[in-house]
Amino acid sequence: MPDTHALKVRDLAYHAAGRPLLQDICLDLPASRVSALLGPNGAGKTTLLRLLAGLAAPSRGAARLAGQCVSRMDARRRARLIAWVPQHLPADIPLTAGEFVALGRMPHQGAFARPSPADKTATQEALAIVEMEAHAAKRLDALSGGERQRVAIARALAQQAPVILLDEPTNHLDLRHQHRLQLLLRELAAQGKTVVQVLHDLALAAEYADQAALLNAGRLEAAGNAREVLTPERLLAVYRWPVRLAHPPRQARAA
Ligand SMILES: Nc1ncnc2c1ncn2[C@@H]1O[C@H](COP(=O)(O)OP(=O)(O)OP(=O)(O)O)[C@@H](O)[C@H]1O
Repeated sequence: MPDTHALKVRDLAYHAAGRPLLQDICLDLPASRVSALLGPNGAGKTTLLRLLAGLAAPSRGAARLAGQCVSRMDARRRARLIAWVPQHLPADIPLTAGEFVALGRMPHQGAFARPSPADKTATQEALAIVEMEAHAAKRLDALSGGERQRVAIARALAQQAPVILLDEPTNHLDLRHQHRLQLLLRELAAQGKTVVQVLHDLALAAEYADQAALLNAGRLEAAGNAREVLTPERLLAVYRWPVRLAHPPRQARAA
């Protein structure tokens, strides 16, 4: 399968407030795969995801999509290519869930155009996928944390971008919605999308991710096939806590 929507990170470094937050990152995040960015608090996962989304520019090196630096892409082109699900969706955005999800269609619309039937269908379908269609008329501040999280995911789905980046998307979700989301992400990858998520739940990563990248103190400790990356020895060294994953990584189960 052609890998035109793979993200390629080369020799990337990022500094803020006079200190390096990321150094020497080289990483391939292929299309048609679910990749998990893992590591302890403060390792640099969100910072790396923001650089992949083009929300910040690297101090050195580059994150490229289809050969182009994401930080230098025109914002509209970037929004057509990359959908972003933040860690927390603020409750004080004065929109209903339906209006917020419809924002995902903006990169596909003309400046003053009204939403097309295709835009409306994409919005409805995205709400239905996350089981939020019954809440479409509710304001965001009238939703629970998990419901708001599902609305943020729906906006990214409505965007229909080939790359989807998610920062701890299972954070506020109950068990069923965590697993439903992971199955959805696998389905999106099977359709050819590049799916990259920051996760703290190593069992979920082992169960659903194809690829894993393990960050520690701003450096990439290991990356590649999830089964090979998530070894007890490496996890003990990075998390400084013994971890033995109950679920074998999916490549092991598939074998
Ligand atoms: N704008 C900033 N200025 C200075 N330091 C920052 C900035 N943003 C993040 N940091 C620091 O960079 C480090 C990495 O932060 P980041 O949010 O990427 O970590 P993370 O791996 O996502 O952590 P967590 O699991 O706790 O969410 C942290 O030590 C954080 O305090």
